[in-house]
Amino acid sequence: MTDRITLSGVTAYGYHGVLASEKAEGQEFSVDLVLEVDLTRAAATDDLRHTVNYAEVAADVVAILEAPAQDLIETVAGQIVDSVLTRPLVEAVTVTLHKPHAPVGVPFGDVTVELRRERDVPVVIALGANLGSDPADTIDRAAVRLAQVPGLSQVVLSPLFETDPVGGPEQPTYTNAVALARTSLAPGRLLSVLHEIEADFGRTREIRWGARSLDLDLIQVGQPGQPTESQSDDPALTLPHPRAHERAFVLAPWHAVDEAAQLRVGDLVVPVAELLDAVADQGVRARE
Ligand SMILES: Nc1ncnc2c1ncn2[C@@H]1O[C@H](COP(=O)(O)OP(=O)(O)OP(=O)(O)O)[C@@H](O)[C@H]1O
Ligand SMILES: Nc1nc2c(c(=O)[nH]1)N=C(CO)CN2
Repeated sequence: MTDRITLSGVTAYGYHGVLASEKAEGQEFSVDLVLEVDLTRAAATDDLRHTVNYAEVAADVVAILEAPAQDLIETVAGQIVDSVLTRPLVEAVTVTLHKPHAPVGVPFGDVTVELRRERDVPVVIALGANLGSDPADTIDRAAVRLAQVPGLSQVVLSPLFETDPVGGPEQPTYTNAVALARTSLAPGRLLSVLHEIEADFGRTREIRWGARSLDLDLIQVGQPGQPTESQSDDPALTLPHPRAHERAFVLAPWHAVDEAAQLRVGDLVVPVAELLDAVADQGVRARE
């Protein structure tokens, strides 16, 4: 990602250091941050919700600098990295932590540590197809495409299921699957990539819930209930997917590839196994 937000010289008084005198007396620390964020939508909409609020980031940094003492500035820089990467729009961050008054014992200008880390969160993608000569082959090829996307790694495809159509007009049986992966991409950028792959497989959007050559939905980003979790009520990208919890065609393949999977439903984090029991009447069959 080439777009960046740079925030320099965020300063606070802290007590980090190996020496007892540092922990007793404290000293000044300062932090420079480079956030790698896609700024396209914010620049087009002038809407703060589509970017990262640098004032909030600065406040988080000061809270970490002022928190109980650590021995190493590496540890403190790592805490800042982890805090910044909980923001779903941040795809990577570079943190430089300065300790200009460190007890070095000789004249010196500054001592810094610099850490760069990419976002790395689990993601669940649902695949569906019910048009074309071989929907199962479409799903397999789409999974291969997913594995080639820069910023998506460790792609694992579930077993394939044949499923009765849910909603929409009369239409052929679907083939459905779920892909598990890890990603450094912000959720909006990942959805754009999914739309590009759908288009490459001949997908057009005409009838809601109508037949399609390939459908790729983003079901969940991050681990529900953990700091990595992304939640959004934006109609352009709602997370977790607002209908996943009631769809056997998503839950059955997901459970088949990850028996311990969990999904947020409102305020609760629920085992997918439990949600699947509740939709046992929907027609889903594992393919031979
Ligand atoms: N989590 C999400 N995953 C995929 N699309 C989403 C999500 N949240 C919102 N959307 C939006 O929904 C719109 C319609 O998507 P799509 O055509 O895949 O819907 P559908 O498959 O017909 O129905 P459904 O959304 O019920 O699966 C997209 O333009 C997309 O911006
Ligand atoms: N069985 C099945 N039914 C559906 C599916 C699907 O993938 N499988 N997708 C829909 C809209 O995304 C609507 N209905």
